[in-house]
Amino acid sequence: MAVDGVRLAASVREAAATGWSSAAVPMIEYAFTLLGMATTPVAVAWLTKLVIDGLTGAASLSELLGLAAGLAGTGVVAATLPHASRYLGSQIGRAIAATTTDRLFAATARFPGLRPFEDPRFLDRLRLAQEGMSRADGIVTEAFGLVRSAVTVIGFVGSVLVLSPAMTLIVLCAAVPALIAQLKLSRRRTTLMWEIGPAERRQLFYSTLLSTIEAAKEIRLFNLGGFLRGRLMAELSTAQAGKRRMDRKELSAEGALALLSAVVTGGGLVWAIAAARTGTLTVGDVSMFTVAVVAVQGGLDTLVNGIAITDHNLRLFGHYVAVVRAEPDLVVPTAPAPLPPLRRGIELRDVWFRYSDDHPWILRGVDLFIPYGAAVALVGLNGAGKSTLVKLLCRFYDPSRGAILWDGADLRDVRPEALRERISGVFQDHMAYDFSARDNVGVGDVGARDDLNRIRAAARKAGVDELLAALPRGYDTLLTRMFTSEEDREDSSTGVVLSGGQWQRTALSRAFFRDGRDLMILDEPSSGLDPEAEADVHARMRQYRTGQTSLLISHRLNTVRDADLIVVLKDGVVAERGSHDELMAVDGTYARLFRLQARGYHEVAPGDTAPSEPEARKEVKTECWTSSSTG
Ligand SMILES: Nc1ncnc2c1ncn2[C@@H]1O[C@H](COP(=O)(O)OP(=O)(O)OP(=O)(O)O)[C@@H](O)[C@H]1O
Repeated sequence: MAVDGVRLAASVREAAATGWSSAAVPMIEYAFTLLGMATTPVAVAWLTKLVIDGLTGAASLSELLGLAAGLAGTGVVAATLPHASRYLGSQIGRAIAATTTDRLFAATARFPGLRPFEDPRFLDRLRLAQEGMSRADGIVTEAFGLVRSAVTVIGFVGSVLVLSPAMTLIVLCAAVPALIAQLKLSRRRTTLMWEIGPAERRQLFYSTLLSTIEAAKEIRLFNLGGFLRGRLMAELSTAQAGKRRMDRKELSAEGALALLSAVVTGGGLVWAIAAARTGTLTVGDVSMFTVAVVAVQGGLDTLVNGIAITDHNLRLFGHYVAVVRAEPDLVVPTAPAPLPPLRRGIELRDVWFRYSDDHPWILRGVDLFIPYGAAVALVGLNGAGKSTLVKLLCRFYDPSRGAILWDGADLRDVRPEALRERISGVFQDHMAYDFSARDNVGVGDVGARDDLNRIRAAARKAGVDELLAALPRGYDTLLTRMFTSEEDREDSSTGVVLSGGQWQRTALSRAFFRDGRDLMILDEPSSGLDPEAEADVHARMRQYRTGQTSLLISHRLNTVRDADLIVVLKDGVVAERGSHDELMAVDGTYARLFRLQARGYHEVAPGDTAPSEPEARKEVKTECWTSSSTG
């Protein structure tokens, strides 16, 4: 409970600070309009009472006219202030939304590693944080609303108190159970959102699958529509069952509270009319009392509801606070070591790694030196850990044991951003951004993305410049049909869809555009290219990587044979290392895989039998790879 209170207090502080830093002036103006709105009903009630008493008593015409003018003036204020407050409330809401959106996504980008995005609990929290973020303006304006209701209630309670202290007590007591019940309900509502979070996230996943192009082909070919819709509906029904239970609880609690409020109001009215009959109250008092009881009931109801809504919003906002204040997922040094340009090389020293304590070891003591200026190729079977090793080199994770040293400096001691500034590359699962061609390449070096000449030079290296330049709007053509650009509003057909290989070349251009870096990582950069394009791209890459430290991962062993060093990863360790010729001479895993692939390329004429292993090896050298090695 204490922890709960501390968290709630932290959310209150954060919401207040966010509101103040985003919209201080509108908040002050808003406070004044609400103060006006809070006091006008009390003023109207008193003026009405005085007018009625004046009419039934012996007030002079000028007194009555004065009261009537006061009533009219208050009416004007009461009519205009709500509009001003709505306008100011929206202003505050927009300013707060801009601040919280910026902070939330700055926080998610600040995680140096990938782990949070693989943690379902974090993903649930992030979803609720986005929900909570959208409630931040509600918290601030609701807080003002609470003060306004409180002022109105105090004004009317004071008025009822003048007429009947006993009645005041009854009216106030009726509000206490309402407050307790509403607070309980709000907590239950927040807990429910957390409980049904996973179901709602899966629901979102299925609905995205069913409505986006990425899955549309398989869904149609495998006739998965019904299956996925069934799963979507099952998740929806789980979430709805929880919400239904909650609604029932709310219905019974709120029904009982409404009954209580009606009984108190009705009882009060009966008493006031009886008192007027006996002369204890005047007709004006009865009018005042009627208005005051309804206003106090309504005000308390608003107050109680407001407190409950704010409590609920604050709890959701707590998820936002938790995300923006989350510690980095990797230890970031407080006094980071400088990371000078690479001069000697990168050493993996007895590196062990597993994704978590529940996962198996992927790397089991890798020792590897990537010399400065050398082209190193990493090969191995599916799941051997090649991409994992790349992720460690970029410090998306830290090794579980051992260390990675950049010219002797442990990657853990340098700022992750400084490290990544020195690296370029293409990941196996590279991105295809729904941007223009220019931006798809340009984001490789965001600061230089206006330099079309450099962008085109990078695309030329990846052999895709001609294609991109020939698009309907050249490099400004959107590589998507999801959006239209401003210029293309009238003609959305100008957005284009690239083929897999064309996307791969575009991703490669992006990596080339990020030039002048110390390490180039190429994880399966040509897996989607046709043989001609592959040969062409590798010839360009060979040119490009001369004197550049690079790490190339490829299952097409013909593309790695001319690397300075070929490393075979197997069973979590480096099983073989050497040049192509050395590894072929060793006749180990690399040689076996190479021959296996080469045999697949060997053209068997009708009547020929498959070549024997030594023959195949000879053919590999003389025939099969000639196109790529000369290409
Ligand atoms: N984020 C992750 N969480 C848990 N396990 C993972 C994660 N990423 C990869 N793995 C596991 O780590 C192992 C190595 O995967 P990795 O992608 O590094 O292999 P690879 O050698 O690049 O394979 P491929 O040749 O198929 O691309 C696999 O068993 C995979 O299931």
